[in-house]
Amino acid sequence: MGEDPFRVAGTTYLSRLLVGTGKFASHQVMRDALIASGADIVTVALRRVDLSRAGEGDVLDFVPAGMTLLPNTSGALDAAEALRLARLGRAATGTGLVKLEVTPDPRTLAPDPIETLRAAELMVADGFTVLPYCSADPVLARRLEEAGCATVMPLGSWIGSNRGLRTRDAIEAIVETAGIPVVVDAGLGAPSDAAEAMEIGADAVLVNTAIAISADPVAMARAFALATLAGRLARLAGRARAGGATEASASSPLTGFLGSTSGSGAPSGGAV
Ligand SMILES: CC(=O)[C@@H](O)[C@H](O)COP(=O)(O)O
Repeated sequence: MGEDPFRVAGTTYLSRLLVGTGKFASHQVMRDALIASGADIVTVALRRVDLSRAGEGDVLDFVPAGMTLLPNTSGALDAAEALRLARLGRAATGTGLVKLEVTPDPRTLAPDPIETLRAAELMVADGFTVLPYCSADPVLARRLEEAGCATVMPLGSWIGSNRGLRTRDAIEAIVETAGIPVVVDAGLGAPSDAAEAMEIGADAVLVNTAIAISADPVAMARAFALATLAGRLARLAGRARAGGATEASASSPLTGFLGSTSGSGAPSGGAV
């Protein structure tokens, strides 16, 4: 990849694939998948963490050394609860990074935009580096950036739905104006979804369910890593935008094969 660092709040990461830690069959499978993903940033729900760190075998014990822990406030119903969880997490883990999630609607787990913005303002004021999970809304993304967030993390589709990049147009609009990294989070169901998000200009993607519930999470983690990289390379290479053409356009000239324009000597069928 050469020089293509992913920077969040002044820290540089190599991988543009962030990985979640829920839904794995076991902590050991999770650990193996995290390693296979090559991820630098791993998110863990604070609700799952033994904040007293009293017991053995806590999920944090299976996060490979060297990976950056991104505690998340999954399950928080409002800004106050998210802030309370974040403070407990900071005290227990020592990190000021937080993935802000406020999802009061149990059916969709859609992020509450008002409480998310409120929580972001409170957390930034409290010294956190805030990475908010948010609706794919360019106006909200701008407000979160103005509030001092380190990234925005708009959803691709509902958490755990594996429905892919349903918010593509909105993500493109966010990418066009964002001055902070855009991390597409949630719903990416296949490596091709991650590649698509990166091709349209996302700085990174976050994937959990599609890796964790696949038949082979280790292989799927590797597939997502490669797809994320491929999408990034395509973006940097200047992927041509899909046009409105409804007819084919030959990739090679259809006349003049081997210097002939008469048709004799041209390969039958013509190369395109
Ligand atoms: C793990 C996490 O932080 C969530 O935002 C979410 O779980 C990711 O979405 P998927 O599980 O749909 O990949």
